[in-house]
Amino acid sequence: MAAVEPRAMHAHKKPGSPLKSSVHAQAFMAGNRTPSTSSMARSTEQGVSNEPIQTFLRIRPPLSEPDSESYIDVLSDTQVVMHVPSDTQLSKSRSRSTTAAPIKYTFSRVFAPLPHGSQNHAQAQRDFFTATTLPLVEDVLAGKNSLVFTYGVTNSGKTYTVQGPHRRGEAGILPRAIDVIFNSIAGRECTKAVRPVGLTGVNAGISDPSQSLLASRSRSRLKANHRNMMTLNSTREGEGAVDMDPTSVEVNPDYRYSVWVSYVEVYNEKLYDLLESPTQSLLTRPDRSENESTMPAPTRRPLLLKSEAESGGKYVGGLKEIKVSSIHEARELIRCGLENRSVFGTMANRSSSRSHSVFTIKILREHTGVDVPLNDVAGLSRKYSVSRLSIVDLAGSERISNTDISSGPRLKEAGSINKSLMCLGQCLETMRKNQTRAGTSPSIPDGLSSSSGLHDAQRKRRQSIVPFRHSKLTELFQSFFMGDGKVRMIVNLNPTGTGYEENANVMRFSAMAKEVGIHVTSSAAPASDVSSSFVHETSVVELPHASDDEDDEEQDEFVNMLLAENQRLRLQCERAESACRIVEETVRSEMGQHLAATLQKMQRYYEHQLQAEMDASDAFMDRKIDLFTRLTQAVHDEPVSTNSSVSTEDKIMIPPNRILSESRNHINYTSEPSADSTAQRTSPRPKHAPTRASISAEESQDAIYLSEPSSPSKRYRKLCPKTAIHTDEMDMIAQDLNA
Ligand SMILES: Nc1ncnc2c1ncn2[C@@H]1O[C@H](COP(=O)(O)OP(=O)(O)OP(=O)(O)O)[C@@H](O)[C@H]1O
Repeated sequence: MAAVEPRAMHAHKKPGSPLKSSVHAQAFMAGNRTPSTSSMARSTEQGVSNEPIQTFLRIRPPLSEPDSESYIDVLSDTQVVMHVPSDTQLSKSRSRSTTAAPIKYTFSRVFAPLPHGSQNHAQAQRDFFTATTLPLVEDVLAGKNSLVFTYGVTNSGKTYTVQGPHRRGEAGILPRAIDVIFNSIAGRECTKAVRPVGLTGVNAGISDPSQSLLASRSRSRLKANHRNMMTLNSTREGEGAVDMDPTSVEVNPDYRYSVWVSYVEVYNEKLYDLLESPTQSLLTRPDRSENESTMPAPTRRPLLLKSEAESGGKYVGGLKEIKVSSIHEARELIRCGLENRSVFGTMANRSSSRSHSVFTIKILREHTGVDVPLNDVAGLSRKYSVSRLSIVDLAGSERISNTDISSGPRLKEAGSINKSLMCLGQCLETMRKNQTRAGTSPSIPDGLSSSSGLHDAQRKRRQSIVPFRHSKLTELFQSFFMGDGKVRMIVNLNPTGTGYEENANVMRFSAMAKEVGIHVTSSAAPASDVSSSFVHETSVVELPHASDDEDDEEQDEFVNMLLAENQRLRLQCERAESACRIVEETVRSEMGQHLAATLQKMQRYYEHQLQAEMDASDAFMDRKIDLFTRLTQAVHDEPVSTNSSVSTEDKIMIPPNRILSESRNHINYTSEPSADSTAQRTSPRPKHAPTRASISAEESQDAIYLSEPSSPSKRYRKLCPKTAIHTDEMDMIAQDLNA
């Protein structure tokens, strides 16, 4: 093939350049730089799908006899229920009513753990790959993009799922994906000097010298390292023989295919090429057998993210993409990358991944039916297309307390891991909220989504900014979340060896991710299907940024600082909240006790009051009765003789206290028998009963005054108001008496 001047078709073109490939033209038509409103408006157009993020749950079997019960029960192929174990801190510190109830989670598919002691791991790995990743392999061969990432606490089986343990037949989804791709394109390899550039572009002509140099160096190094790799595998997992997955899928016979791989690591918020000069990297690293020695070499050059102006997506500038022509080559590259990956033995996992790794397989397709000279840049875009499948092994979302890393670089690593995972969660959460507000959430039934009655302008106003730029990981994922392809999440769980709360967080995260829809548009591509088949279609508003071409490290520092501050404040807030909860509980219980005591006191007080009132009322009645008794006496007895102690005003003073004390004694034998009423008297007057003569005028100030009556009625009327007897009553009584 004659070499022509290497020209990137679009990777370095500015918007508006006449050299845009068709996919970019479509992207511009879709207005995908700020696509939130247009995308929603066009969501009914042909080929647009609102794909929810599919989530798969894989439960790790216990490696030895479990010393605790699993707190996850598998209900069906798609549902699990999570119980709070009785010894969990959570159930002690929080209200049982809200947290102790079992929680049901639904996934696209649940993979139950193998029973303890089962040897069926190879079959389990194969089944897992077939259900989760094989469809994505078919997609990438058909020109579509996909992202699959593992998420879970450390030691939950993420690396096992992605890589597999190098035991025969137990390869993970990544090596299997490579196997299936090569099995499927066998005999249809593209040998043209065309290579992928950026996210979706192609560069015609011979590969640039660094690429070919790299490839040859890599190959020779691969051979040299092969022996070491096998030794490493043997020490780690026993027999390291390479075995292949025999699966192959049907591919379009109109195309020829070439396979390009890249391997990038996100470590401490910096991007490193895992395929770059691995030998040098290994040499510059001190003996890597023990703890600190496994730190990445300080000489490693961090890479920068670049924006592809046409598609709006981001790619790692300067990342090596190596063309591989066999399964063996690809697997060797994976192993080299793994060697370089920063691994450090934490307390929780002996070989814990301390970074996120992204392995990307790019498929460059050449349409054999379209004949275009290599110097026809616009024509090339009809002949060639690029699609990619990214498989991501995330670092564990462990707690710092579980990992014996209270200071130094390990703490920084953990901080970076947590930051990027937290940011991933924030992005998903914001996207979910935006979609819920816009009525385009996959959880909203189709019929309802349009009935929200919101105008585009209103919807746009209510959209929040998705913080993709807050971490390198989310920046890398951004194009997928913006509609570049399908997104699959594998949730790994170790329910016997890991704390309940960590796994509960993972489950909550997955439940939220499941509700995020990716607005993927399958382009109505021309027959040549030269595009990557997806244009960006999303309800995401991008953060404005000054430079599209390269990272603003200074700004990143500032953002990092803000994020660190944010994280610190969140922790403080969490601590304050839990302290508040404890104080609240204490105050509540103290208040309860105090209230109970007060209620008892009040009860006693009111009982006492009631008794006193009853006594007073009795006394009052007694007084009345006594008064009437005396009055009756006064009326019917002989006229009261003048006594020196009685005033000249002819008043009789009856002290109420005396009446009170004596009233009871009088109630039955009211007065001395008189001549007129002898018949009515039934008992003699007691000795101590007062007589009018015996009542002294000085006995009390509160005395009751009775005038010397001229007639009974008048005498009653002179009754002092203090007696509280109504004069009408007195009249009636008087009449009775007269009668
Ligand atoms: N499904 C499984 N079946 C059998 N063994 C498993 C399974 N998943 C994980 N393991 C074993 O559990 C251990 C921990 O797994 P792995 O290293 O993959 O965890 P991880 O989540 O990647 O941890 P980290 O985040 O710290 O890297 C390994 O010994 C692995 O072989």
